[in-house]
Amino acid sequence: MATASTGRSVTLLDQKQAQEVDARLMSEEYGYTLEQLMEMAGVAVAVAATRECPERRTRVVAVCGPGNNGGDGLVAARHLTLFGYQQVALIYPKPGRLAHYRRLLTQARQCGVDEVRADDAAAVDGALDQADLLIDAIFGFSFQADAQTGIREPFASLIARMNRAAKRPTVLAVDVPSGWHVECGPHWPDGATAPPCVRADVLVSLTAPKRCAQHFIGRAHYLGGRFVPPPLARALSLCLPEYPGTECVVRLSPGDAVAGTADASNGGAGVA
Ligand SMILES: NC(=O)C1=CN([C@@H]2O[C@H](COP(=O)(O)OP(=O)(O)OC[C@H]3O[C@@H](n4cnc5c(N)ncnc54)[C@H](O)[C@@H]3O)[C@@H](O)[C@H]2O)[C@@H](O)CC1
Ligand SMILES: [K+]
Repeated sequence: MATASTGRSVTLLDQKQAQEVDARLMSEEYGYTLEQLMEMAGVAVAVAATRECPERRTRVVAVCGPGNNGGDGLVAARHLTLFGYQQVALIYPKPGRLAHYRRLLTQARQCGVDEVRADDAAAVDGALDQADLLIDAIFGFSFQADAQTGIREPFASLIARMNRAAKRPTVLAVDVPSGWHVECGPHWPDGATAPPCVRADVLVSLTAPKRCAQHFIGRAHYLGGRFVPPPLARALSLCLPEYPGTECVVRLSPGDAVAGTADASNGGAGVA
């Protein structure tokens, strides 16, 4: 079996720590570019999708948000076509402005990913209703919402619409189920009313799970993002599972992601 439960503790990151790990990876010291990280993250998402929906006729729709979580969705969609999936589509209402996102879109198009016009409500409804697999790549660890702002359109409506998709597709969330609080998941702090959120069956955490992963009760939780250099893991006291062999994802078991809550008090993420 390519993926295995690890049976050990895994560090959980809060929002600030996740952003810090991201920044350290792309620092002069560790030398990654965003493009590299996103490519590896997106491949991991695509591989996890093949584990959960191996049938190549699976109708896949990746719903992509305006930030890097959306970028992971663009990469995953492309790799699914390269893995032989014949019906892969994107809903991408607010394309990122960076040239990198334009290149990802071009690459996806050239690999046969269809684009659903996000301003055509009937087309969006049709695509969501026919989907067997929805990839939720709307928001990741930089999602922010409060009782006043909630989720800005068109994403609030899109999330509600995804949850009503006719075929009850498998929903795979990238890094954080969109609409969840990055730390508290579906339960918002201070009794605030939670915004609408994606109901995910599968979660693919990237780099290290976020604290909200403790609340995930879907059928499978994977970790991807096999790119953390050992010195960085040591410097931040990150507890990460072994990836089996050459795998780019590892399946976590429910008890895995509970004990290693990180502590950033000394400027790094440490296991409490
Ligand atoms: N080192 C890592 O961990 C890596 C992370 N990556 C991905 O990058 C993600 C984080 O990306 P970003 O920091 O760009 O942020 P996100 O993609 O999580 O979201 C930021 C975007 O969402 C919008 N947004 C936030 N709250 C909103 C609200 N209430 N209503 C409407 N729009 C809202 C913001 O305006 C911004 O455009 C991760 O979750 C992961 O998926 C990978 O691409 C690369 C490696
Ligand atoms: K997401």
